Amino acid sequence: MDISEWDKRYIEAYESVARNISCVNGIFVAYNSNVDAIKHIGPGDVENLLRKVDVETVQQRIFSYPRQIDSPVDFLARLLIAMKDGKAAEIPTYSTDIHEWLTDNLVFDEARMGGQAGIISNLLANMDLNKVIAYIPWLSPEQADYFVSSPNLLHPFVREGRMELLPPAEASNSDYKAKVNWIIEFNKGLSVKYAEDRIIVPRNNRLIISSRPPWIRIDMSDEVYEHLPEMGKTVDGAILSGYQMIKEAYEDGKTYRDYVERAVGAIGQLKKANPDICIHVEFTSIQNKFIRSAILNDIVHNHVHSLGLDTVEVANALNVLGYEELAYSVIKKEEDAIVALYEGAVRLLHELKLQRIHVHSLGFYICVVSKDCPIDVEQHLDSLLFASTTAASRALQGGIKGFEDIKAGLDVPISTQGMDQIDKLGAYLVRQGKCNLEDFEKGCICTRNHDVLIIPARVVDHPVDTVGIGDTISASAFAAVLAGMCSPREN
Ligand SMILES: Nc1ncnc2c1ncn2[C@@H]1O[C@H](COP(=O)(O)OP(=O)(O)O)[C@@H](O)[C@H]1O
Ligand SMILES: O=P(O)(O)OC[C@H]1O[C@](O)(CO)[C@@H](O)[C@@H]1O
Ligand SMILES: [Mg+2]
Repeated sequence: MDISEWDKRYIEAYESVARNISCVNGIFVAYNSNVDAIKHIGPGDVENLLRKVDVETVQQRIFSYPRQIDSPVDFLARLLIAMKDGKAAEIPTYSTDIHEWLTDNLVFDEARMGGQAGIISNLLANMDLNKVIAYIPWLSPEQADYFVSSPNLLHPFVREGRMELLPPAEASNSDYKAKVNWIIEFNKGLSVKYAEDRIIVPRNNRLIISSRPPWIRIDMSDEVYEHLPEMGKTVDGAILSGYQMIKEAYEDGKTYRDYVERAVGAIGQLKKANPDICIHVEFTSIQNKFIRSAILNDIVHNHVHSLGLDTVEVANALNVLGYEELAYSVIKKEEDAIVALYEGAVRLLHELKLQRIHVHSLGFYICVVSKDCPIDVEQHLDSLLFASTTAASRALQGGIKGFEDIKAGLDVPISTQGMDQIDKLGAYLVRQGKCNLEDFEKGCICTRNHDVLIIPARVVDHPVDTVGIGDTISASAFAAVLAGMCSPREN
């Protein structure tokens, strides 16, 4: 299809999902939410920060590639790496030092809801979903303020052994403090001079400094855990995220195993009274390869139906699953990168026994689907098109306040670079005899072992910011898939 045909198909998809979304009973969302302190880096900002440290040391630190932020030098090294490649990354910090240094030296522009579970809960509530049950283990009063106040957004609250679902503001616990992450947004074209080098940022993206205070646990209170079957019965799906914060070892002698087992147990609890519940995990950039591997092999594998992630995260997942060569081909900026991305997604689908793996990339989405996924490919394509419209609207306006806001995304141009990338994959699939060109051009390819949905995405030239767009893509697609499952396509 050419761009005008895709435009028509986008409008059909939006209208179909708008008709069906009300049949979704509800979605359970857990674990991570935080406050995002967002700073849009401008000309001279990085140079000013570099003047406060020894640039030589930053240069050395770039080569050692710090996987956590312990000092301003670590921060500047990873910021320069991210800006040079225009790549998204999330780096943990275990002390408040960098937060204080950034507060003194950078000052943020805006504080907003952050964390996959936080962003996704607000998005789904604003999409007028019948019910969103959000569970944040560390819900402080300050954090609760960042949730939309809407009758369809509720949070479990246990009082004298009985569980109630209350607005987040009434379910918060004043013993908890807010967890604040720094989001450094940088725009395409920004130039940064350091030492003898000069960086020109190749695309809009962001670096996340994820604060990991010692009290963080990806876990549930026993009472909420006991009531999961009851909550699972009232929803069609669950979106889980935040596992990246699981540590290998804890001061009290517990290890990652305890929290992985608890995470798997929680999924089992959700399925107990609702075996048909659909479980989605939103992935993210995970610096600790051991934890990344444990999440994929021990939580996602065999327990989860749906996985959402971006291109770099596909490469990172392949890397720890033993596909180093393929991982490298995914991220090197070469002609066949999209082919490697497709082949990598296929391996992840089969290796992790998923029903669907939805990869979002700038300009296109690829969703590899197992043959037993209970939604037809046309409706699945609708969900991806709807997700791109929703993401475009968020990138354009900075957020989605109501379902009608999503429609603005239909006016955002479809990426021509995305179309060009997709054509390369099409040529490969036809050469491999996986499909004919006609099927490929419609975006739905049915092969013997799996189906593939590929769409060109709408891309906003100057997005308000980029943090959370991936969460928006995955969650709106997943909600639309659930809508498709409960309202079979009219022929
Ligand atoms: N300007 C833009 N317009 C539309 N979509 C965008 C734009 N910038 C990024 N995106 C989409 O958002 C995705 C970002 O995903 P990800 O890195 O997972 O973000 P996050 O985890 O912060 O939500 C990209 O892969 C791309 O599909
Ligand atoms: O790993 P953490 O600290 O929960 O942070 C998740 C980060 O990812 C995002 O949810 C974007 O996906 C940010 O809003 C947030 O800062
Ligand atoms: Mg993401």
